[in-house]
Amino acid sequence: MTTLEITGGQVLKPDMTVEHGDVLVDREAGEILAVGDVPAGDETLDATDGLVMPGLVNAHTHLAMALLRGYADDKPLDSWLREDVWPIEGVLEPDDVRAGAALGALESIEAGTTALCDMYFHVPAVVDAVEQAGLRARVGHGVVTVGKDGDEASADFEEGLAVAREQDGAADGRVSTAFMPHSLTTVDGAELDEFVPKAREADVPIHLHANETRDEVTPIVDEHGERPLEYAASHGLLNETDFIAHGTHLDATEIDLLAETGAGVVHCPASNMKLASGIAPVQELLDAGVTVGLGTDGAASNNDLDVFDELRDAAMVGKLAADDASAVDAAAAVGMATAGSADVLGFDSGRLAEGKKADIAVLDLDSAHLTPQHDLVSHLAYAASGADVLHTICDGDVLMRDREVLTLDAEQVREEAEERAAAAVERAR
Ligand SMILES: CSC[C@H]1O[C@@H](n2cnc3c(O)ncnc32)[C@H](O)[C@@H]1O
Ligand SMILES: [Zn+2]
Repeated sequence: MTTLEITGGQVLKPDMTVEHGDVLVDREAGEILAVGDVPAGDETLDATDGLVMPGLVNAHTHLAMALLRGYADDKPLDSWLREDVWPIEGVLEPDDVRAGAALGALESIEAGTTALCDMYFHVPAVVDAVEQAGLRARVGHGVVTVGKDGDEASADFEEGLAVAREQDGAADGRVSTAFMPHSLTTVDGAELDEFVPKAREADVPIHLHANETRDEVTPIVDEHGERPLEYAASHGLLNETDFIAHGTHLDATEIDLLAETGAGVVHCPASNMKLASGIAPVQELLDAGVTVGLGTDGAASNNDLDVFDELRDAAMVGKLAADDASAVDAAAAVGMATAGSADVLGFDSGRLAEGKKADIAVLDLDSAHLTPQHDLVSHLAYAASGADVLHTICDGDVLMRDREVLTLDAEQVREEAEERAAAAVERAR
């Protein structure tokens, strides 16, 4: 066994208290051996003047959309997707997706994110990027049947299932999968009835966008006479391992349904604000006992992949939604970005404790905007950003040391992404 000792810092504990201490990691098992007063490790990572915290978990993103950052802004979801995003995504080749996912992975590591959930297409290319970056991910092929004939629609569902079966366990087990129908308005109900049982047989969770905008809720209520999550449940969705992205427009019945079923919600506050999708009832979800994580969504609707921004936005907009400054407090926001997201994704990470996955970030506290140190959880929620991250560790491996990413060639990743993004824009014209 080779051990890594993260030394000299303060440590964020699962109960959101902070203490001076070290963290000892079993590098081969990729697990935390001890926190606090620990035996000396074989190797050390200096965390002096730092806060050792769980790596952030981005529970809903589309990594490769980093290629589309700044390509189309200032529109609502439906026209943004139909007029801008889907046309250019239609010209993306696997190598484009690989380059975009690598750019997203680089940005994630730089900002202290160690695990994520990705919904996209050309998924093996996403897996390549995640594997090389050294991140942990749950991935899936986003199934869209709207505008497709019966055979094409079935083929897309089959691909979603094949990806979920074939990629599970990739990258030495760091990659797991989910079956991912894109949303309740972009896939056909009859096809869900056929394929959801197959996903259950494959024993993978199901992840979809749901209740993101009012325009998504109204047609389901009008056509089926039930709320979207009731409709989802009637098609076999919302098991305990399933999770929805957004959940912006939820009524009390749907919040109860989520609490009863144990299905999780990934709150995406920045994307919800930028697309003017709405304000999610996050404190109500937490009060009801729903498992809530945080996601950036893609970089084209955010426009970055910094989960620190997300947890700050979650705290801020959560207060507005509840009309209560004590709602979604600092600890709740940090909890959603770490343990909450990990629980939603079914990862045994998000907490610095013995036996947990060694997915860790070290934040540099030696800066004006993090001074004085009255309360480091407050700093995480309201003052810190991804640029403060010094070291990033995933599965016991150091992915970034002293702000240098070790697993990816940052310059090359950025150059290739720049070139491929420009070429894709040309082809889409
Ligand atoms: C078919 S793969 C996933 C698909 O989702 C699109 N997408 C990106 N952001 C959102 C969002 O906020 N709501 C719904 N769909 C979104 C992405 O562009 C891909 O086409
Ligand atoms: Zn999304």
